[in-house]
Amino acid sequence: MRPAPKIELHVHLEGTVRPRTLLAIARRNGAPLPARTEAELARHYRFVDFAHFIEVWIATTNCLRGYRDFRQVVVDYAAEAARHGAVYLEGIFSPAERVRRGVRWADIFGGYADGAVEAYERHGVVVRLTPDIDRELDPALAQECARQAVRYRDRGVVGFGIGGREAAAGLARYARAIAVARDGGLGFVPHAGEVTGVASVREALRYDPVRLRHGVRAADDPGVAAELVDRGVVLDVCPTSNLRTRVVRTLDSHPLPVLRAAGVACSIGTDDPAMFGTDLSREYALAARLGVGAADAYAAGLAGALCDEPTRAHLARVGRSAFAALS
Ligand SMILES: O=c1[nH]cnc2c1ncn2[C@@H]1O[C@H](CO)[C@@H](O)[C@H]1O
Repeated sequence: MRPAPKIELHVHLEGTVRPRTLLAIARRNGAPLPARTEAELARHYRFVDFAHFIEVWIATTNCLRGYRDFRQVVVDYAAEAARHGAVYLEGIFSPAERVRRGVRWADIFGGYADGAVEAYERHGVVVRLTPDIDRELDPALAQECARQAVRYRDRGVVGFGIGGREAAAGLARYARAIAVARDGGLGFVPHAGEVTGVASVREALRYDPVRLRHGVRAADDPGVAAELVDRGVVLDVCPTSNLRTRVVRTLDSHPLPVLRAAGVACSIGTDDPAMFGTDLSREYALAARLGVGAADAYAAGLAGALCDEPTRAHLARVGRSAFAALS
């Protein structure tokens, strides 16, 4: 049976690289990895908490260094996601992490942008890009990242985000970077309400986001959840990620059913599938157990996607023909 069509809006491209490929890329770049075998990497990917996860994320994704790596990563993930039914995805990447270590902006943005084109040609998945800054980044570098993102707008960059340790810094420090991206026509898609409380969601809402990455802590405050609904802000929810970084203790206590009952639109993503040992079908199955079925997730993905209108019209047709509920 063909899998139902899926829209994935929350996936870090660096976190999609399966262990065998990551080891091969590290080897060809002569880059150090904190593990030498697939089994060692798997052990490395057992996270004690969110801070530990970010530490490992930085240490392992550093082996991606060249144009060829970035291009390959997008194409490989599109191939994988297509097998799970993906028709559209927005890939996150964190360029400043690499630039600080000497990689050129043009290699990073150019590699991902060319990869997105190749991904569509070879695997039929429409790929758009949403670069992310880290909450601990130097604000001047964050602004440069926003300028670069805007430059690549005609090559698939549609949004701009911020991630990393949520407790580290407020968004005010990055207000200028956010303004540069917005003035350049990019949608703002920050991580918020993942690790710290609902105050993080309230803060993000002051910066007019199109979506929030995670945002699940909004479930703790009915007023905030209602505001998300009123303003049409979509959440990009990643159930396995929340369990693996231990920001949610058990699947049964996951906030998704509360958010759904409040009417919040929730798209479903894998976040960092290779690091969390998951894939798109698995996340959709978990979401269905939590009350968000494939049609719901597709509708939320469509509502939150940052694509142009012809692409949205195409995705809407795909949705209507697959899900009676959407017609
Ligand atoms: O689940 C996540 N939450 C927050 N940040 C994440 C997540 N997955 C990957 N990153 C990435 O970690 C980097 C940290 O330096 C950030 O740039 C962010 O994009």
